[in-house]
Amino acid sequence: MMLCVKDVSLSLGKMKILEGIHLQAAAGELCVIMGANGAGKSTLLKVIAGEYIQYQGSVLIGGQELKTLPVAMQARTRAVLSQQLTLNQPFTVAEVVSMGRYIYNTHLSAADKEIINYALKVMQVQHLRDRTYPTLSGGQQQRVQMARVLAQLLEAPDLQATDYRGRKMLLLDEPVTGMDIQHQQLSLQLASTLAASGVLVVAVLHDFQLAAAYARTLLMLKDGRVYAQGTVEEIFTPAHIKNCFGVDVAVLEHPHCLYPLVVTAAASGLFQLPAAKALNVL
Ligand SMILES: Nc1ncnc2c1ncn2[C@@H]1O[C@H](COP(=O)(O)OP(=O)(O)OP(=O)(O)O)[C@@H](O)[C@H]1O
Repeated sequence: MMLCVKDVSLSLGKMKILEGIHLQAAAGELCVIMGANGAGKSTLLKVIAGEYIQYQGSVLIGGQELKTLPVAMQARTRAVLSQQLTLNQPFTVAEVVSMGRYIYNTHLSAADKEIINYALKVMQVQHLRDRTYPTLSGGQQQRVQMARVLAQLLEAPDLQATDYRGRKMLLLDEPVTGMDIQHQQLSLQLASTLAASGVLVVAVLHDFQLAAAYARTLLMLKDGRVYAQGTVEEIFTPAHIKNCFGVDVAVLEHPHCLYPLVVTAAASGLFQLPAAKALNVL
């Protein structure tokens, strides 16, 4: 499946939120969208998810214009993890994850239940299955949401048994928010594994280290426009990061891995520590 966003613009109210966006992503590779707060990342993801149909330009999914795809068909081909997901009803964890399967059947089959159990296991929330969702910690809730989208996406209780090429798309908006480092890695490994099985995966991330380690293509947004698109090496430069985030960084070679490390550089005079000032060392 190919995603092809061509010259997409979107206004909400009187505000132009996205302008002239181009993005190409292919099944099999993890595409990561980055950018400062308010740059338009979530809005772009929502356009791709079919939530804003008033966009100008074209969004082709597998060669077909998004607006012309029947909604039921969209739900069967794509799973979305949204950024602000509040669920205050006392659903249990197992019920929340089951929601991922109800788009296929009104009753859960034995196969559906197997997929649900598998998703709970993969995201390591099986022990929480009978807890009510609102009582979980933030990171636990996020893991349950990942399990829900996984349950929606999978066709078998196995991550790699199926070739999803041309049939499935996964959209993740800041999927690791609130997760500890182990579960952040788990979630991105899961996204990569799904991509390797042919799922088209697009994720919004704020974390440079995770993006560097897992992204195959990066799209950097600034003020509703594409600032740059390319590989990690092309996009993660001190100049690009300064232009998009206003922060001085150093891009270092990772001592053991192939991907670069982005670290904040000493902020020249911006955040002088009072003690350092007193000692006159800065
Ligand atoms: N429904 C809406 N109506 C009006 N403006 C909106 C709406 N949704 C988002 N915006 C505005 O569009 C801009 C982009 O928002 P968006 O949520 O896409 O940013 P983002 O890059 O995902 O930011 P963050 O990193 O904070 O999640 C912001 O200025 C926001 O205030």
